Amino acid sequence: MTDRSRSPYRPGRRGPGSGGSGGKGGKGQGNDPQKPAPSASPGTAVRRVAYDVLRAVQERDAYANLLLPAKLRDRGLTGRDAALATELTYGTLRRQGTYDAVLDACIDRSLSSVDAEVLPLLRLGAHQLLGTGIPPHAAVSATVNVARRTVGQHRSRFVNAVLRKVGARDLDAWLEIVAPGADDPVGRLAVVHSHPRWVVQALARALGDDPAGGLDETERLLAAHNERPEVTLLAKPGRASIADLVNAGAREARYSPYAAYLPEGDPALLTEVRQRRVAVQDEASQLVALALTRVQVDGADARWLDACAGPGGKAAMLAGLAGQREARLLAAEVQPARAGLVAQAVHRSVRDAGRVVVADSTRPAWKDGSFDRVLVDAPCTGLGALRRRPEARWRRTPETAEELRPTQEALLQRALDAARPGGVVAYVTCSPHLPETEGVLDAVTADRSDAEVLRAADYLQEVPDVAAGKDGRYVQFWPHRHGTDAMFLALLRKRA
Ligand SMILES: C[S@@+](CC[C@H](N)C(=O)[O-])C[C@H]1O[C@@H](n2cnc3c(N)ncnc32)[C@H](O)[C@@H]1O
Repeated sequence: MTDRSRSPYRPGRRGPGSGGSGGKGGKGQGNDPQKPAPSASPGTAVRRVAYDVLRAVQERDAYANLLLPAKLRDRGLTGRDAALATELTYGTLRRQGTYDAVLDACIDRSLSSVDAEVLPLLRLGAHQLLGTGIPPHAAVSATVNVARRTVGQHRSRFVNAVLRKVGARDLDAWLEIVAPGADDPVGRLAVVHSHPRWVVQALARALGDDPAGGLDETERLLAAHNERPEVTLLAKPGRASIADLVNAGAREARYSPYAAYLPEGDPALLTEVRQRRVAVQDEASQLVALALTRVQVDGADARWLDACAGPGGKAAMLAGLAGQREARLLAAEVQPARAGLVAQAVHRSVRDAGRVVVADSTRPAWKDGSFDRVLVDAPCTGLGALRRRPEARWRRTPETAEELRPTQEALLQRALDAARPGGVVAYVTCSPHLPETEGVLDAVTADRSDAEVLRAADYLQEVPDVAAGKDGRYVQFWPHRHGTDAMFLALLRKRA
């Protein structure tokens, strides 16, 4: 991908900054790779947290959104320091593809041969230099200080040398050098907007964007993935109101009558969240669950099933809505620990309408035809939530989608079996990737004369521009159009 011949800096270990003192921090601050030195400055401590999280994400598939808050607590970082550590961590993960292309042009060997513990330091430094307003000398010296403490004096010199090369140009100038040209539009978007090439291709296909036409909409989507999303709150039906959310500092959401956006602050600190009357949940996740409850069913409407409930975001909403209609929700989840989270999420729902079972919904314990409404929120690649889980784009592969496909199809088949004649099934993914959305629907409905596909957008008329697929029969949310995750929804009626 990188055109090495166009790089202004050819290898040479003795390029600008090589062999330097390692920045302003000077020498002799210790080489212990485990312990942060007690005298670490706030700037170094902030970067050390970011580095530790980046390394854990890379080496043991840790989740940044779970590990970072724990590290901030452990190191006693709050306020502006915590905000900076968060920005550095997420920013580096989001822009990793771009920074890797730049770094590749700055070193005289393949980036993949750089030591695993050194690479996150280079990326972290590149982010400060190219993606923030941090003055270059501060970015380099603080990162080299962390390098001394974690990977030792010798390798910190390498970090210093590479970062000085990176800092010699701004991002636009680097992109002119390292991004492919107009003859490779997919490759160009992959480098400029930091996504794996296959993800760019998959998203362009899902959008129906034509590579020959410039991939304009794909580019807007990729750019949206690199923006920090606002926190969206759910007022659990019957347990909290939008007024409660507004009083807590949030502002009413565009589409969902249960949602509000929290512009700043830690949602975990809100009283309503601690009382579990309010939860953090993307607006599109709320709307796809709401759409299922809006379909008219003739006859009984008393038994609802959430076949893939963990960790319980949609179950909490459905249990509240079920309770308000004197219906009951059975929330099934195959992983016991996640079923425990579902139990917490539905606890004290209206009329105590939610029940949780640990169950494999591809081999259900319930009888066919038992439910009036069924939700299948299938395990998927999560390519629709890249704003919130920036590392996911580097973990998923086309094979991940293929591996999930049999489970997705089996879950939808069994959901159709579980619905009673006249009942309704919602198939949902937090991914717009066609093999796990329309591909699953095509495969399952081809063999099922008892399944009628409904026009899902008819049940979400307040949301513009969501109809997708053949004849616009499905719903596809998009971050750049709706400010939500890219949730997919299909609604199917079980024929009587
Ligand atoms: C996309 S998540 C569901 C998110 C959830 N509906 C929410 O809104 O919080 C998919 C869930 O399905 C669960 N799962 C995967 N295979 C399953 C199966 N065969 N039976 C039941 N649950 C399954 C996963 O463990 C995971 O918790």
